[in-house]
Amino acid sequence: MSLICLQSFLYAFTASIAYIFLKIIYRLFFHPLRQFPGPKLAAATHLYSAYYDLCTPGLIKRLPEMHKNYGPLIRIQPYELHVADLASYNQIFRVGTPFRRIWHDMEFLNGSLQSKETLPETKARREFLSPFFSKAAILRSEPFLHRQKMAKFLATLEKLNGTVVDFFLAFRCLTADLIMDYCFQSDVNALDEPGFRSDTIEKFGEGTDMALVGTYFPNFFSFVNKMVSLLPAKMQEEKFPAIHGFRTMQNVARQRIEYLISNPEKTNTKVPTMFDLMLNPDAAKGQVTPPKRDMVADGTLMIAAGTDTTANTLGTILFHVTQSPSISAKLLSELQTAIPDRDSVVDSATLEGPAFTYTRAVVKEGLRLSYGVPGRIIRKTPPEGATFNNRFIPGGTIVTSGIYLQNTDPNTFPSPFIFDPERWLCDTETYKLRDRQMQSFSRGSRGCIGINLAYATLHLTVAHLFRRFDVQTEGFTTEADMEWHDCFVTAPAGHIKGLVKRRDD
Ligand code: HEM
Repeated sequence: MSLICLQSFLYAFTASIAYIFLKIIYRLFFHPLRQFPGPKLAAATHLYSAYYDLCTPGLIKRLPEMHKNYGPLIRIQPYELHVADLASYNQIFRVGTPFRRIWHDMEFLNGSLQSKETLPETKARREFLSPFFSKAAILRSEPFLHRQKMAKFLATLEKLNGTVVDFFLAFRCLTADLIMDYCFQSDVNALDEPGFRSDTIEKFGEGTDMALVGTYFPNFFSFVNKMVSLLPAKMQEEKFPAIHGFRTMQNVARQRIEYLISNPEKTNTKVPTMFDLMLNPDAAKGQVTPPKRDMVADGTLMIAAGTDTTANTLGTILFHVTQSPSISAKLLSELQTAIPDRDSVVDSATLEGPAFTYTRAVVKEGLRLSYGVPGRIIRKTPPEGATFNNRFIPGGTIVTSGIYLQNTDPNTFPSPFIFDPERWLCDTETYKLRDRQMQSFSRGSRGCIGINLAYATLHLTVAHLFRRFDVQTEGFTTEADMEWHDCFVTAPAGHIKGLVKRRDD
């Protein structure tokens, strides 16, 4: 019996090896992408990119060198091509692009805007959401919505005067509460937690660490998620903190929707939440209220897409400004002139005026070097195929590009890794050129829908934080802490911390 068992095992083993061997031969010599340049190992197996993504800071950091060796269009996985140049990036991500998004089952976000693969589906959902995220809408609600969160953030910092603050957590408390407040008019009160130590925020933060692992095992991860949701709540919280953190945030959106569905008379169209708009579709425009699951998913998406990205940008800015005496002196001088009374509150419309030119340049440079979503943004070529750099790519091919490469292009941004706000204080033509190259919010039909909220948050935080406080990060945060790895968003190696001193002048 055991001999038969051993024989069956050997047959199965030999068959598996033969299968893998033949698959590799096919990928290298017969696959439609065989002519494209790139490392042979990457063409033969996913293990190549998986190694760089999961065991190093990310394949994305290796791509500049790979493009240098093999050209602007390279094969980086058996079924994936990567393009480096801006023209190709724009071709993929332009308005009305025929390149489809690829979506894998992801329990929290299924049904959300991000899960929409085709352009018509995306357009229909964005029509609901875009007016809510317009600059005018954000300005209208600023005085009584998210500016109150800013006030709370600054008041907590006042209380922490003379202590070392964990700004990694502080910025996440601010951005999570602020986004939830703006989108749902209720939040997790993270800013009320002493020392910005919100359990929900800390747990939520652990979730991003697994983001790239999930891209290699999408179905497995979604399965794990479903299994975890069957466990008792207490066990979920203790053993799977990231999922618990995510669920807590998701519940804020869910509760709001359920409240509005059962109390339709409470719907507020004057200062609406995103759900007020979705529950009151404009029939003349052909709008239909999305299913409840989709609305909850969209609420969760806003938290997931906006919290870390905005907080990372603030972290990058805080680190570079506080580590450079000349940059911090220039910023402070501008802020002291434009806001003579330290306790004054300035709105984000004013922050777009000429008195805050350097402040905006600091924010812009922070956005450039925090990269938003740095890694490969995945799309599929349309059925008729596409041509990049005079090379035809067959229809249905996975083609990716990334923001990290665009934001650090040395031709447009000399010494690209130096934080230099002055590069944005240039003549109009150069500014436009650099602005077109910078892709922090990506572009086109699938670009960031929260860009106006992000800019308002960044301008308000930078102006008031640096006007009111002197933060010393030297001695508390190192360059190594700020090194990041690719977790779909950038995940810094350590927490940015700094000694906070109240400014009295
Ligand atoms: C500094 C802050 C931010 C950066 C750098 C950023 C960056 C990006 C980027 C690069 C994308 C495109 C991703 C892709 O194509 O897969 C994106 C999409 C998105 N962002 Fe942002 N984002 C920021 C803040 C926000 C905020 C505050 C919100 C909302 C509250 C938000 C909501 C979204 C949504 C919903 C999408 C998906 C759009 C779609 O699929 O059509 N983002 N963001």
